[in-house]
Amino acid sequence: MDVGAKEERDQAWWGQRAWSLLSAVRARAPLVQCITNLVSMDIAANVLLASGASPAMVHSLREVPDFTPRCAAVYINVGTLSEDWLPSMRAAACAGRPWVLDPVAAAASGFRMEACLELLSLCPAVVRGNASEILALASRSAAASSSNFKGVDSSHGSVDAIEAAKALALSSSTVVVVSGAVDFITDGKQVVSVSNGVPMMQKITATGCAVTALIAAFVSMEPSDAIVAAACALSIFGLAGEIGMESAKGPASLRMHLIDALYYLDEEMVTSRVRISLRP
Ligand SMILES: Nc1ncnc2c1ncn2[C@@H]1O[C@H](COP(=O)(O)OP(=O)(O)OP(=O)(O)O)[C@@H](O)[C@H]1O
Ligand SMILES: Cc1ncsc1CCO
Ligand SMILES: [Mg+2]
Repeated sequence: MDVGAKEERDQAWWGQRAWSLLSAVRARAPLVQCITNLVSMDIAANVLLASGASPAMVHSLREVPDFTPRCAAVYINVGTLSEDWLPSMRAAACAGRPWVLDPVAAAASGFRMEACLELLSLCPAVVRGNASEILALASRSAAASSSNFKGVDSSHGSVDAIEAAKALALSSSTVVVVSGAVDFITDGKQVVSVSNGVPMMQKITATGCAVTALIAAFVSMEPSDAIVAAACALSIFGLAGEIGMESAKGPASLRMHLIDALYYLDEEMVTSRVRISLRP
């Protein structure tokens, strides 16, 4: 992206990009292979379906050679990692499709950290984690070294992980997303911020996993610009949360209303409410 192009990227430009990518997903229904954790399978599949994409939770190593090359994108999430799933993850990551990594609780153990670092070396288009996950990956450290480790939840604000995300993006040649109250997306040089969403989204398990699945669908529509694709997916998901919150009573009904809102988003809602900007 050159400087001239950056200057044209105002709210209206982002709103149009988000709408055109959501419209492309709805029109083309990209097939997204998900090798994801057992907690997230339902919400990730429902979020993909409500966006217009076509989810497939296929994780057998024996199916990867036939199935993965036919997918528009691959989503790999280590949330309930076990030794027998890691070979499928490796194989799917190497199948030549754009793919996205969710390093859930990367610092939980040495095994998980090593798996995340190995997957990171297999060229994901995007890595999306919460602040604690991105800080841990950037410092390549497992739980033993962190006194405030909180498992799959973050014990840091997303802003605390911007520099770590930039370093990780540069060292891994990938786009890194730190999610949180504000989501940050970086390739190591520029940083884009997304301010959609509501705090209650943290109280629904696997919203992070679900938005990473949505990022994979959006990346399949725009593989040459993963920053734009990721920012638009995060903004659309956050906007669905905002609209869902207008009818929700708590986390369980927010989950339902978020999925409904995502399904019914229209051009006016998207172009007027997307909050994406380039961080100076
Ligand atoms: N305080 C907040 N305000 C608004 N949106 C938020 C807030 N916290 C998180 N979100 C949104 O919730 C979604 C999940 O982000 P989060 O950082 O909680 O992921 P996570 O910790 O990986 O979640 P999980 O592990 O449960 O999947 C993102 O879309 C993010 O923008
Ligand atoms: C709760 C939980 N445990 C492993 S994965 C997961 C979903 C949120 O990341
Ligand atoms: Mg997570």
